[in-house]
Amino acid sequence: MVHRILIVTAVAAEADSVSAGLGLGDPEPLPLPGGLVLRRHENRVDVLVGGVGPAAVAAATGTALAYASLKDGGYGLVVSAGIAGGFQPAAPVGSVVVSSAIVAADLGAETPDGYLTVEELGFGRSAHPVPEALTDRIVAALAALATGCTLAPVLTVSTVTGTARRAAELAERHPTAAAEAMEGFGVAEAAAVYGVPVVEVRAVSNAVGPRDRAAWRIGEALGALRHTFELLGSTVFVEAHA
Ligand SMILES: O=C(O)c1cccc(C(=O)CC[C@H]2O[C@@H](n3cnc4c(=O)[nH]cnc43)[C@H](O)[C@@H]2O)c1
Repeated sequence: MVHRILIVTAVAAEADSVSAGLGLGDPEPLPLPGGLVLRRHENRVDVLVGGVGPAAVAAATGTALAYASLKDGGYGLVVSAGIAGGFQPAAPVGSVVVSSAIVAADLGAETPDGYLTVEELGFGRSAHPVPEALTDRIVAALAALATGCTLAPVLTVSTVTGTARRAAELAERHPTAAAEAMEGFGVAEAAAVYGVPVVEVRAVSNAVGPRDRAAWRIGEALGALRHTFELLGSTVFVEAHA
């Protein structure tokens, strides 16, 4: 039984870092509906550029999962990967965050008395758990990272935080969160439909707070992402595929 792994990023630069880190050589391109292309590495790990934001990436992840379940055996693990904003001081720029939970931070309703989650509104869910046995193995494998690795909830937002006020609001509602990005919850929703475990792995390119795009350290974060998948490719992913 093959337990292939699906890794989903937002943009091609992130997928390039992940693919390079895996060290499995040049992938075979596998076209999917909608112009999506799976990068298949040694029939073990597929990397997919799924688009920016939870909706685009949920559609792309769902397409890959549907294809695999109908055509070639499905996946044993789905990973949402890329760069992210880090809440300070928990996740400094250049460090890596592994999700203990994947949380939709703006899926709810504002009221004069504060924010209500979809659970409080009586429909849907705003968080996906991540199996502890999986995060334990990932954190152990990433102990070799010089920049460190934090295990904490990762928020999914549709709008990148750009003010100190919004950062403080999110930190108050999610005091243990270490990072925000824009895709994790969408990937997790699609994985849940197929009953496949999911985890989010992010390298921090910028601090969550007042917008300063010039200060984003994208190259540094992509380097950390590459090193992260180098470490996972030779440990956790080998075990997961066995
Ligand atoms: O311009 C480039 O070279 C470049 C290379 C790789 C990635 C990018 C992106 O802009 C990726 C967008 C992606 O990054 C996540 N992200 C990063 N920082 C934050 C943040 O502070 N808040 C929310 N999301 C963030 C997000 O998942 C985007 O999809 C550019």
